[in-house]
Amino acid sequence: MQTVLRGISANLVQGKRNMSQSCLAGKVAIVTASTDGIGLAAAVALGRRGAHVVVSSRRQANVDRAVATLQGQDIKVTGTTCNVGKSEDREKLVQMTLDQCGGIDILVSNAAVNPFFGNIMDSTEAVWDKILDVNVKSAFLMTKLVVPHIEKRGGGSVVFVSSVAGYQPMPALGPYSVSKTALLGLTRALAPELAQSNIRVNCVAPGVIKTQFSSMLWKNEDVAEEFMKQTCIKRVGEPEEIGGVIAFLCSKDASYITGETITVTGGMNCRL
Ligand SMILES: NC(=O)c1ccc[n+]([C@@H]2O[C@H](COP(=O)([O-])OP(=O)(O)OC[C@H]3O[C@@H](n4cnc5c(N)ncnc54)[C@H](O)[C@@H]3O)[C@@H](O)[C@H]2O)c1
Repeated sequence: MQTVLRGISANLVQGKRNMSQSCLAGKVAIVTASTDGIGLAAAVALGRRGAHVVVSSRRQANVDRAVATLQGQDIKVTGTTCNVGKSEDREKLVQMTLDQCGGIDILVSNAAVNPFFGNIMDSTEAVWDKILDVNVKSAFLMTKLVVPHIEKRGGGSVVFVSSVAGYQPMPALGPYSVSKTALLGLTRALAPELAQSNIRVNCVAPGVIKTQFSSMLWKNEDVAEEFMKQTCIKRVGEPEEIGGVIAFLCSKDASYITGETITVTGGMNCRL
């Protein structure tokens, strides 16, 4: 009797596992800047849950490497180059996704730049143009491009990648921090309008995560120690710890969540 019960419970656990693994089966997800770091981790997390992921970044060699990595994990993947700051590249990415995958259900807008470190009063118009173009405007313009196609599928999900710096500007990262605050606002501005089309709009705000982008924050021991003082969990985060949250926000488990930003910071104090 005990063996039978153990068998039934094992089947239930396995069934549940299969269900959660394939909760995005049949969905198509575009993730921008997804050949490294958090974007790649999000692509893996979405792909492992069954989505066909479309990866992109500015360099073909990086796209090829990411496609091979995902294929090696049995994830359905298509790749192309895309500089999100260029309208022709954004359009090419969307058209290629439609041609090769037949539709779009999910957009993860992850691309960002930070060309400036220093006192905010020393930042130039060119710095602001670049940061706002890539980090904010392109996030909105990608959303605007994909929404009609997500609507055709009956609804879906958009996730922006902001930052803890969007809550509390980081020293020497003024313009970048302001761009990340703008994404918190963009999330809230879009959510009510797109809810009518059954599209949920959410955001994640990572703390310090071990990627190339943030290497100056965690490679220098003194700087890293300073950050660790602000976290409950005394370590730097891993890209996978953001990828999983993004996949959750795109899944049915988050079907009643929209207009929200989830902070994933190891317990930093995030208040606006
Ligand atoms: N790593 C962290 O600690 C951290 C913390 C908070 C927020 N973030 C955010 O996470 C996101 C991903 O960063 P990451 O840490 O994984 O670093 P990353 O360097 O791996 O990712 C940033 C990517 O954006 C790409 N990119 C820049 N400009 C682009 C453009 N015009 N078009 C297309 N791609 C472009 C870069 O090539 C790079 O691949 C960014 O939005 C970043 O602001 C990161």
